[in-house]
Amino acid sequence: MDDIAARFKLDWPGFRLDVDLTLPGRGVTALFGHSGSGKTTLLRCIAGLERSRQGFLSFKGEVWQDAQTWLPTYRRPLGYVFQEASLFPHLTVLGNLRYGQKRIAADQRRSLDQAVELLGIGPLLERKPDRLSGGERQRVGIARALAVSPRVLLMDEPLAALDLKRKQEILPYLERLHDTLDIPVLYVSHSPDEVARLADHLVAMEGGRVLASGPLGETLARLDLPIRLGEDAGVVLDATVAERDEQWHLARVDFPGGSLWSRDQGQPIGRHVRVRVLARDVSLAARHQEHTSILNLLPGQVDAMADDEHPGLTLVRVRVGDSVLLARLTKRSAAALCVTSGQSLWVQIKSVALME
Ligand SMILES: Nc1ncnc2c1ncn2[C@@H]1O[C@H](COP(=O)(O)OP(=O)(O)OP(=O)(O)O)[C@@H](O)[C@H]1O
Repeated sequence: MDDIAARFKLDWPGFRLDVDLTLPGRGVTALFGHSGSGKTTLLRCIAGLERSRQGFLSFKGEVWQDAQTWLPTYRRPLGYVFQEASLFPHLTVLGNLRYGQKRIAADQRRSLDQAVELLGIGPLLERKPDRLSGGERQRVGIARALAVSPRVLLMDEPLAALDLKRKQEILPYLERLHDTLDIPVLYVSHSPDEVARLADHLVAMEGGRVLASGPLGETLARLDLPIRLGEDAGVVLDATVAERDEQWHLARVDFPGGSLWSRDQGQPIGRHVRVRVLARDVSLAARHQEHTSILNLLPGQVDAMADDEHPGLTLVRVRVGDSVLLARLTKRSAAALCVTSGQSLWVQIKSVALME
């Protein structure tokens, strides 16, 4: 009842959308896939900007579309963030934020203040859009979408138009949204890094169809997804900062399965973090290695294996306690180790990335 149920079919020359999805009514759901896979089209169907025949959409028990019902976009309580915020050039930031509000009711006033605070745009309110950087403009675009007290936030590649530096600037604000908002966010992206940082639930799309939909950790660890992430294949673990080694500038994080050392990035002890472990940074060994520069050695058990994209490579899924990791090995190394399902071995992790 708290979910979002969406069934859409569209037939366009050269493209067909055919999805049947149930999405969680909270947290961030990433709609992920290559260019042209249909992510934006799905988002537009949810927003009521495309109308699919025999479509069905219910939001937390309320029907927005079925055979009898069609709520036009303006009657759907949603905020929409586009790749580039198109702000009115003649209005100040505050004017732009207020423009979308039908009336400044008390709860909308509160939403506007909260959105300004969340996106850190207080100092920009009196500026005109031509005096904003691309990142600031996008933060205003997000605040504008939140200012109407939406019950769901739809974001279509909000970082796509920004360069790397601006992306890095804006990501902490998106992480804040993730931690603070109690409305669901549907977030279109083709960036594995953004997905790893922000998503709780992952929908992988290809050719207008859903290849997989599930909790982020589980879905990333699947070996059977035809859509492969190449160099970005890997998993995300939920962990807690447990110890700091001041001398060597390292931090220890604990996850369900063991501990990992990483470069200290200043997060306080006790802070909940995500840890991204890329398959290319994980290797396997039959015996415990004493003389190695690798800090992280954990006992694991092979769970499953699958061919990687390159014919010389294989992906191995390894259980480490209650967690799973992916390791990318050459087939030659896998053969030399006689890697088989159920085998116990040592997992060596060269580097991990801590994300808030
Ligand atoms: N109005 C339309 N009429 C016909 N075809 C369309 C229309 N809009 C989009 N398409 C086609 O539908 C397909 C899916 O487009 P969509 O924008 O949903 O993909 P996407 O996964 O969001 O891609 P990107 O990451 O590049 O934005 C593409 O082949 C596109 O050319």
